[in-house]
Amino acid sequence: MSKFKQLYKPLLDSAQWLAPEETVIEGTEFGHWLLELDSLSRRFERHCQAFTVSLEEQTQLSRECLTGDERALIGDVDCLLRKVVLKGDGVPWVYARTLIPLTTLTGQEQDLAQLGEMPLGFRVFTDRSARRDALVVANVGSEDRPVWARRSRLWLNDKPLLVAELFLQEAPIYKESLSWK
Ligand SMILES: C=C(O[C@@H]1C=C(C(=O)O)C=C[C@H]1O)C(=O)O
Repeated sequence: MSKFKQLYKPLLDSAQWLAPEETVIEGTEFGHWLLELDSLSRRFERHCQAFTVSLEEQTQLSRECLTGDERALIGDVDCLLRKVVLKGDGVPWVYARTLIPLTTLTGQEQDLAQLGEMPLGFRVFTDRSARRDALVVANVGSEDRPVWARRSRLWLNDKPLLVAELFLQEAPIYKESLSWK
C-alpha cells in the first residue's frame, strides 16, 4: 500500500468538516488558499517551476460506499474514484481524492475518466460552465501544527463532482513569507 494511501486517506476520512466561517481561517494567508474558488492547480503553478500530478489510483466505487454527506452532495450514484498527489518541483503538496459520479461522465464530460496525470483543475476551469460550491474545511492536525484539508463540489455543465484535498506539510499555503497570489 502506498504511503499516501496509508497515511493520508485516514486523515481525510477523519476530517470534521466545518463551514469556513466556523473556523479561524478567514483573513489569514492560508485561508486565501483554502477559500480559492478558482483552480488550485493554476495557483500552485505560480509557486513552482514544474507543477505535476501523479495518479495514485483510479477505480470505480459503488454507491453503497458513499457516506451520507457525499450522497447528499452528489447523489446516490456509482462513482469513479480518482486519487492523486499534486507536486511542486517534485515535492508532494496536496493529496486529493475526487468522486466523479458515473452520471457526470456523460456527453462532453466523458473525458474526465481519461485525465491520467493531467490536473483536473486544468480541464474543469477551462470550461465556462465551471463553478465551485459547498466548500468546507477541516484541521486534521493540531492547533499548534495545523494540517488543513478542504472539500468542495465542482459543477461542469450542471453535473457535480466532489473533491477533497489534504494540504501536506510542504505545501506553499504554510509558508508565511509567501503572500497569496
Ligand atoms: C480541482 C482542481 O484540481 C486539482 C487537481 C486534481 C486532480 O488532478 O485530480 C484534484 C484536485 C485539485 O486540487 C483545481 O485545480 O482546483
